[in-house]
This record gives sequence, structure tokens and C-alpha cells, in this order.
Amino acid sequence: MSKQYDVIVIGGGPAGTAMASGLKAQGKSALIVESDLWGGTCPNRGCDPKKILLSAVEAKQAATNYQGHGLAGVPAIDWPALMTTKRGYTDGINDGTLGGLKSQQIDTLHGQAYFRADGELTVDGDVVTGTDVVIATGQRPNILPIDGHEYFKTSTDFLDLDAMPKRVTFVGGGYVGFELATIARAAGAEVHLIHHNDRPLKNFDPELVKALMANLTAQGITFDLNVDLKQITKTADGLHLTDDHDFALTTDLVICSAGRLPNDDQLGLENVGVAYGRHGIKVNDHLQTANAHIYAIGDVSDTPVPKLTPLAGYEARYLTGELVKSGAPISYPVTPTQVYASPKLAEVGVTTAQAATEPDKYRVTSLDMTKWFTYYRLQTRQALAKVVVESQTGLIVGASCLSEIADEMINYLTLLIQKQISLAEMQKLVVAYPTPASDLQYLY
Ligand SMILES: Cc1cc2nc3c(=O)[nH]c(=O)nc-3n(C[C@H](O)[C@H](O)[C@H](O)COP(=O)(O)OP(=O)(O)OC[C@H]3O[C@@H](n4cnc5c(N)ncnc54)[C@H](O)[C@@H]3O)c2cc1C
Ligand SMILES: NC(=O)c1ccc[n+]([C@@H]2O[C@H](COP(=O)([O-])OP(=O)(O)OC[C@H]3O[C@@H](n4cnc5c(N)ncnc54)[C@H](O)[C@@H]3O)[C@@H](O)[C@H]2O)c1
Repeated sequence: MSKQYDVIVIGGGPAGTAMASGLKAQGKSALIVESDLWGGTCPNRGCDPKKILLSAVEAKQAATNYQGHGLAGVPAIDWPALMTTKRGYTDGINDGTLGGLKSQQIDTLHGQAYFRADGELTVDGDVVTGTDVVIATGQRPNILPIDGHEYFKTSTDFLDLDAMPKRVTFVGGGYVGFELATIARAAGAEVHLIHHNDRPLKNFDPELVKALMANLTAQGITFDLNVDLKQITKTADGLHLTDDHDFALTTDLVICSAGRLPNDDQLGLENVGVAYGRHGIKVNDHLQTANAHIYAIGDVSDTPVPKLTPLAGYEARYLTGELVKSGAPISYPVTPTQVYASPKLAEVGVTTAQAATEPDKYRVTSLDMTKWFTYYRLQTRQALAKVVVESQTGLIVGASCLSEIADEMINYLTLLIQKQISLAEMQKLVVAYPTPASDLQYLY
């Protein structure tokens, strides 16, 4: 008879591995199942490889900003060498993650998990048994079902390209489209980004998105807005893209960056009474599905938060406690989110759009920081911020930043918001000068 586990975790990405480790540390027996690469999206084909490629883009951008200001000559990106650097990291992730799980004495199984018609959980057809099951199967790229969709490639393909094609087109103006377009352009490609309406990155402050697009346009990226792509055909000259009107473009590589779909439709969830849909597996505020013994965390769960690696880990930590001893409903901390373009666009907390609906409660300060010492020193083209302050308390409750160092600033701002640090408290601190942290007092 097969071993009976306390918990079976499906999916070996950031959510699943954090869950299995947490359970093990609490003395529970756990089996973790992965059908593809151990480590999941983030380290194999998401955040980490992207940020390695972006490091070369940042170095090139820094040198570009200093032309005529003390540096002569802009370095070129050597794509094959950069890809070797990326693979130097990603090639070790699968074995490293598996080794880490084994060293914690967590049982692992490679195969496809599926709930069969009698409700038994199977892995490649073999039954496995556990008291509880945690589903952490993530998401996959959404491929638009247009004519010629078979020519679409995905972010996964882009992050492992042997050579950068001459012409690259992205369809969908979200995180993936903006980030990978920035990398492709810096690596020398002619880049188009097609978006179906006039509001790419629609959850971010529209003025800062406009400023980001102006910066990227100046770098040579072409935005094709209000284009509803209908067809891709292969011609002698490349891939021909058309809509139902007069849009036409020929490109060498077309990446579908029009969102991601939850991996909830191939698990046999209907056989165990678990409800799911376009936004993922339905869970209550204890991350429990309609089946009391089955939970869902990370990208695959339908929760009111963005789908990000730190939140996958946060949900795993919450559920580890919940499965070990019943606790309070999950509540999420303020969570920063950012687009790693050039410059970077980052937001946290109350948005400027939310603040505008309650003018008595919030005031919004717009700052052009381009000439501040921090940005002058870097010779950055533009540095903007919008800060949302709660009128009654004077506390910062939200912020949007657009700059080359927005990713660093937003984490400081997250700390100020989450810990409710007032200007008076801030001024009791001494931080190293001159650094981005020494600018914080001027943001209130
Ligand atoms: C290009 C890109 C860039 C990103 N950049 C960032 C970033 O900068 N910052 C950030 O915070 N987030 C980023 N993300 C999002 C981040 O990668 C995800 O939020 C994170 O990986 C979610 O973790 P997860 O464990 O829920 O899912 P995943 O990491 O997707 O892991 C799920 C695992 O489950 C496995 N699986 C699926 N079905 C089955 C099955 N039936 N049986 C067994 N195993 C199964 C999959 O193979 C996969 O390994 C990015 C994503 C992409 C695509
Ligand atoms: N920096 C980060 O933290 C980061 C980076 C990459 C991905 N991610 C995660 O992965 C998720 C997926 O990213 P994504 O960029 O693929 O999705 P997204 O949902 O952020 O963006 C998809 C975009 O495609 C557009 N779109 C949809 N249909 C279209 C069509 N027919 N034609 C043109 N445009 C169309 C949408 O309006 C949207 O703007 C993100 O929501 C995020 O959770 C995070």
C-alpha cells in the first residue's frame, strides 16, 4: 500500500516548494509533485532570468545616460554571451531545487497530478494519498486564438533565445510585453508593441505610463495602440501581422504577451467538487476550495492580489500555519508591483486613481525628481513620483515612481507605508548620504 501523507502539494514552484518546506519544518509529512521543471516559473522562465537579461540593459542604459557627461562609447549587448550568463543560473535550478527538497527529507514525485473520476489523486496514473491537498500549479501564457496563432511564441521562448532576431513584435501591453520589449530593443532589435486599446498597463497611473511610453519610444520602440490583431501569416519576408482594418506589419518573431491562464483546467477538479474559472481556483479567505480538504495558493488561486512570487511565498507561509493549527483569515500586507522597463515603473498602496475618488481623505503630490542630486548623478532622462498622503494623519499610504531606481525606492516606500512611519519618525533616523534612502524625507 502506498504511503499516506499529511499533505500532498501539487506544483514545485515558489508557492509549492515554500509550502512543502514549511509543512516539513512543522513536523508534517509532505509529498510534492512537479510535472515539469522543479523551481517553477520564477527562477526557470520568469523573474530571475528576465532580471539577469535586464542587468545588461541597465548597464547599457547607464553608459548611454553618461554620453557627453564623462563617458564615451555605448557598449553593445552580446546576446549569445548574455544568454550563456543567464543559462549559467537557470541550468542549475531544477537539480538545485530538487536537491534542496530531498535534503529536507521531503518526498518528491515527478509527473502529472490529476484527480480521477472516483476522486483519487493520481500522479501519471498512480494513486497517491494525503489527508489534505494543496494545489500550487501556477499559470501558463495565454495564446490569443487568432488565425495563425501557431506562429506565436511566448515569454518562455524569448527568455531562451539563442539569437536576437532583427524584428521582434509583442502582442499585449502588460508587464511581460513592456519588460521583454525593453530587453529586445536594447539588444538591437526593431521592436513593436501591439495593444488592443489605448491603455497599456491599465492598473498603473496613466500619466506615468504615458511618460514611460515616451521614454521607450525615444529608445526606438514603436507602440501600435488600438490594434486588434486578427491574423498572422508566414511569408517569404517573415511573419505578416494584420487586423481587420489597415494595420500591417512584418516581423521575424511574435511574442504573445496578452496575459496568463491558470493551470486549473487539466487537474480533474470537477471530479472533487473544486470550483475554478478564468481567474483561477476559487478559494475562501482561508485559501480553502469548495472541497474542505483541498486548498489553492500562488498564481493558480483566485485571490484579490497580483500574481507575484513574494505573494506565492506569503500564501504558503499563511497556509502552513493554517494547516498546522486553525487560524485567522488571510490578510495581505501592502504589496509593491513594478514593471522592469527602462525606466522602471513601480506602485504600492493606495493608487492615485483611488485617491482621486476620495479628495477629502487623500492628497496626491506630484514630484519631478529629475534634477534631484540622486538622479542628476545618474544623468537619468526622467524621474517622476506621485505620493498619496492621508490628509488626517500625514502618513504616506501610496506611491507611484518612474525612474531607473524605482525598484529600490518602492521597497523603502513599502516599509514606510506598512510600518506607518511618519515624517517625524523618519527624521529621527539617520541614513547614509547621498543614497536613495536619504531622499525619502522629501517625499512626504
Ligand atoms: C516572464 C515572467 C516574468 C515574471 N517576473 C516577475 C517578477 O519580476 N516579480 C514577481 O514577483 N513575479 C514575476 N513573475 C510571476 C512569478 O513568476 C509567479 O508569480 C510565480 O512563479 C508564481 O509561483 P507559483 O508557485 O504559484 O507558480 P509557478 O512558479 O508557475 O509553479 C507552478 C508549478 O506547477 C507545475 N504544475 C502545473 N500543473 C501541474 C500538474 N498537474 N501536476 C504537477 N505539477 C504541475 C508547473 O510545472 C510549475 O512548475 C513573472 C512571470 C513571468 C511569466
Ligand atoms: N515585474 C513583475 O512583477 C512581473 C513581470 C511579468 C509578469 N508578471 C506576472 O505575470 C502576469 C502576466 O503578465 P502579462 O504581461 O502576460 O499579463 P498582463 O495581464 O499584465 O498584461 C496582458 C496585457 O495584454 C493585453 N491584451 C489582452 N488581450 C489582448 C489582445 N487581444 N491584443 C492586445 N493586447 C491584449 C491586456 O489588456 C493587458 O494589458 C502579471 O499579471 C503578473 O502577475 C509580473
